[in-house]
Amino acid sequence: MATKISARNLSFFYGSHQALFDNCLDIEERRVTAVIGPSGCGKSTHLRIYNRIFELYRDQRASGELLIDGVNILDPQIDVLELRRKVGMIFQKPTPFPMSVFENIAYALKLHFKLPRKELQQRVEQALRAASLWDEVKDKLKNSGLALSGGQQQRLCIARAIAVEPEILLMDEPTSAIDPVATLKIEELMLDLKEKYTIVVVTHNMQQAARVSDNTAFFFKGHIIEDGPTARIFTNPKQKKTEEYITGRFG
Ligand SMILES: Nc1ncnc2c1ncn2[C@@H]1O[C@H](COP(=O)(O)OP(=O)(O)OP(=O)(O)O)[C@@H](O)[C@H]1O
Repeated sequence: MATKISARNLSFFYGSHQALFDNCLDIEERRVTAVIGPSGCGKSTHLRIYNRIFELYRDQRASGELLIDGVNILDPQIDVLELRRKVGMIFQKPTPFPMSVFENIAYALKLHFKLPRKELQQRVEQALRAASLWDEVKDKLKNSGLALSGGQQQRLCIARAIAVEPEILLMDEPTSAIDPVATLKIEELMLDLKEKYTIVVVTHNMQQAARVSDNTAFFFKGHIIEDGPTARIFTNPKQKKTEEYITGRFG
């Protein structure tokens, strides 16, 4: 399986506070990789480097390399708008824009492409279908995205991310704010989406990591302690710390 993303000696600083230390990690293409570890160990920080979203904040800085398809995206020459099209992100709390269901997706499309109206409509429908949301919203396209249920809002955000044809989807605890039934729908969706996209998901939920991911990386205090196939990490971890975490002895 091809490597899509490679972190090479990746470190991260909030001002003078170092949150990540020389992370090295290879992420396989069209697979789901789970990022696990106790609170504050740097999971979200790690993910936020992949689309350079951290640059929106002063005093935050990454060093080392983050290769996507072999290109270091931390290079200042990189087109950040194009990077963020290629690397979509879904957050813990659903973040629909305060506009209609249709416009939530059309807005993202218009940001990146100039499309005739008819094609815009087709692409909105395609994205909603791919996010398993079309049947639930096809009669409410003009209603506010904020009027949907939490799980539907999260799928709307997934539809918005995939509408612009990304290659990578980052999901930072995407189901922690929604109920178990909606969570299952998103997990099923992730298994569908990995046919086309490379998915990296931060989760606190060990069952979820076991259900949806092919590979797992275990973070602890800003270091990657261990990574590899999820089945092995969960049944036969090499590091004592990993075993202690997945068996619930801390975290
Ligand atoms: N904006 C910030 N300013 C300063 N320090 C921060 C900031 N955000 C995070 N940190 C620190 O960086 C470290 C890693 O935080 P991060 O949010 O990446 O951890 P996490 O593993 O995702 O945690 P959680 O599971 O609780 O979401 C922590 O020590 C945290 O306090």
